[in-house]
Amino acid sequence: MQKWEFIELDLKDAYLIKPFYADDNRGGFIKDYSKEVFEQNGIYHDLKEVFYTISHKGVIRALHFQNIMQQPKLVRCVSGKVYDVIMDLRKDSPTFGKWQGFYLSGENMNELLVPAGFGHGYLVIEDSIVSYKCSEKFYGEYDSGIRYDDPDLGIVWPYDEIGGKDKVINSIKDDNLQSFKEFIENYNEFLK
Ligand SMILES: Cc1cn([C@H]2C[C@H](O)[C@@H](COP(=O)(O)OP(=O)(O)O[C@H]3O[C@@H](C)C(=O)[C@@H](O)[C@H]3O)O2)c(=O)[nH]c1=O
Repeated sequence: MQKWEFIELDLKDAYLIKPFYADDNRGGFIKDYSKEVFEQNGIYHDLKEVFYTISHKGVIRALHFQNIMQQPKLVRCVSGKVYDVIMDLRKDSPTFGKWQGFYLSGENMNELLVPAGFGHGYLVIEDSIVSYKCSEKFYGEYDSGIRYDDPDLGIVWPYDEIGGKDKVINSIKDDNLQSFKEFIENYNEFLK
């Protein structure tokens, strides 16, 4: 059995959460969200939307956020394995511009609480299903991001685990995302 565990991360307001897990002769039981347990641990995360993404090995979905009405999200890899990156993009935060990466997998069951104002994305190491439990809804018109491989972000993606950077599978939308420099220049439009 695994009990709930809430680990505060170096990036302010972000958490790595180990969900409740029990197994028996039939298999396993995972509870990865409980309003009550979260609140007992000082996390207020009401749900507005839950969605899932299904990805092949090598897919990268990054680095995403909403310009306004940002979505706090609880992210878990339900099956497979991803390398998940969060970056604090809140100008007034002591950890602004810093990133952290975590392996999330069906096996380790870890989930990340990604606060509002963070960029989020992941590289798929094994064919994966990732779940999102969001406390704000998706607004397509505010959908935005920064190019995952912008050297100014300094994110070290484990390309070797997918056979090299040339194996990355990316969307056209993500190919055309702004740079970190452009994001900073447009900062006044962000975090309204
Ligand atoms: C994210 C999202 C997408 N969509 C639509 C838009 C589009 O037609 C289709 C696929 O959307 P995208 O290409 O934006 O999906 P994707 O690139 O997987 O976007 C996601 O990436 C990760 C890293 C996140 O953190 C998420 O918040 C979200 O930004 O689904 C919704 O209807 N609701 C949603 O909540």
